[in-house]
Amino acid sequence: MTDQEWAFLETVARAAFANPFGDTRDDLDIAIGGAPRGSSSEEILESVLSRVATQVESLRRRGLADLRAQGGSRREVLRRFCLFHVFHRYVDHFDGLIQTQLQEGDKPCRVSFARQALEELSGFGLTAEEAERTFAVFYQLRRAFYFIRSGLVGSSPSMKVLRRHLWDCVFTHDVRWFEAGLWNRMEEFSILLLGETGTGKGAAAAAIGRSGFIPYDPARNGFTESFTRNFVAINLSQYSEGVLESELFGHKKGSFTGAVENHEGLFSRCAPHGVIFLDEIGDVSIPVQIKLLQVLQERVFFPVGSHEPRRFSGRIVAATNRPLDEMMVNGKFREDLYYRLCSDVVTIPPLRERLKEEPEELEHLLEAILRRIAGQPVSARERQLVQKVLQRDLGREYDWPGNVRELEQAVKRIILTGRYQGVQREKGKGDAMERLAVRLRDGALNAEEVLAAYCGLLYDTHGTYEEVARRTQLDRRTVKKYVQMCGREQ
Ligand SMILES: Nc1ncnc2c1ncn2[C@@H]1O[C@H](COP(=O)(O)OP(=O)(O)OP(=O)(O)O)[C@@H](O)[C@H]1O
Repeated sequence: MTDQEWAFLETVARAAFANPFGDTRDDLDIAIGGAPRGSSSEEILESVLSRVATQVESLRRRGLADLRAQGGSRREVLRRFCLFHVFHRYVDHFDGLIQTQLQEGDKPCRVSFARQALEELSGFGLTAEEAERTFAVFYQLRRAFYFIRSGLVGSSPSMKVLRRHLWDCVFTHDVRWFEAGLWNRMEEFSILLLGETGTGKGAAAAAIGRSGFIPYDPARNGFTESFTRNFVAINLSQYSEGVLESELFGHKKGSFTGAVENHEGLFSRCAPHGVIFLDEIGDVSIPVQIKLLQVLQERVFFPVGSHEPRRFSGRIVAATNRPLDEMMVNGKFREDLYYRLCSDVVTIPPLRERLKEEPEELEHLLEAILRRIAGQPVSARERQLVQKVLQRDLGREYDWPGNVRELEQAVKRIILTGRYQGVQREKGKGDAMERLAVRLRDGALNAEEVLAAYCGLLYDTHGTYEEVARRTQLDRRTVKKYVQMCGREQ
């Protein structure tokens, strides 16, 4: 093989598992395919695949496409090069499988193209076991790409960073770790999602949950689980403490009045490589926090009324819009649980920040929301109609306190009534006042935070720093600092 050929193989090998939401992959694709800058993404990919296929053919003709003949780092480069080629040959098949599985639900589908793909992998010299694991990783790669891209729409820089980050939550930042054995151990890595209400924490959790590793089972000619079963979610703030324990851990018949049957909790229902999404983790009591900590530490739990330990081997993703750092200081959230939950912390940006970074983000979101409502793509004209109403009724400065969830409701309201006035200011003010009252009552604020919250409320009412400064007898710069501290200022 010439040096030039080898360099080509190395570049393709680097692209094979590069984060598809990162810039490196784009640069590598240009380098591999030689498409001129400015080409569409389809053109770039087409040129990449065609050059790689030509190179594979040439290696095959010369008997050089056999991994068994190579060792060490050369084998690794050749392996990744071959995997890149086979993966892309089956991308459309995997996309079809994802759609079919979405329709079929929890029963795993048969995979008609599996045998053929496995034979191709074995043809490059992979053992049967390696081929099956690789095939399962291919499926995982495609699911992660599909669910992260379709679940978290947006072209702003912070959304791009978020998608890249979520990919790393599934495959680690360096896929060599993943391939070296973590593919089977990702349940050790809990993720904590932070962000305001309606920003997409649930969507991010679902993307991670549906992208877990699912082994391939040759006897069944399919994967061992449906990815729809691999993600179970619970909103912890919805249940009273007693009911919550049953929901999470299950209960034994007769363990309390009303427990007329054995009940399987969420932790028992979670598939072996599945993900449990604990939404509103900041709202649970200390006793439940202690039980969750036990599951995370020891991987066992006990149904209510039972002394028989049950094993949990899934992954935990938790989310909250509450200030956990403050809650830990005040003894409302256990530090040991926090550190067990945050192998990584992912912060989801609020919609107003995203729109400030890139106003066109609104178009992309509207398109996605309208498509979801209509069940099919909608024309640009319909999107523009909605956009015009938003512009007319809210202007550009509206701060979307309910984030993407509010935007979804706004679109529905506009479809029904032709208008959307936004969450009324007065209601917002009432909520802020109530929140402040609760935190004052709990003794949860230090002196500076009290001042900041008070300045924020005055700013909401009077709208200028000067007026807040006059009323509080603080200087304008201090007022501005406090107003910004409590996140009011644009
Ligand atoms: N970037 C996005 N692209 C497309 N849809 C989104 C995006 N972000 C959120 N959504 C949609 O907005 C709605 C609200 O999102 P989600 O429930 O994930 O928010 P959340 O942060 O979990 O809210 P809460 O804290 O109130 O539970 C969902 O229907 C979700 O699919």
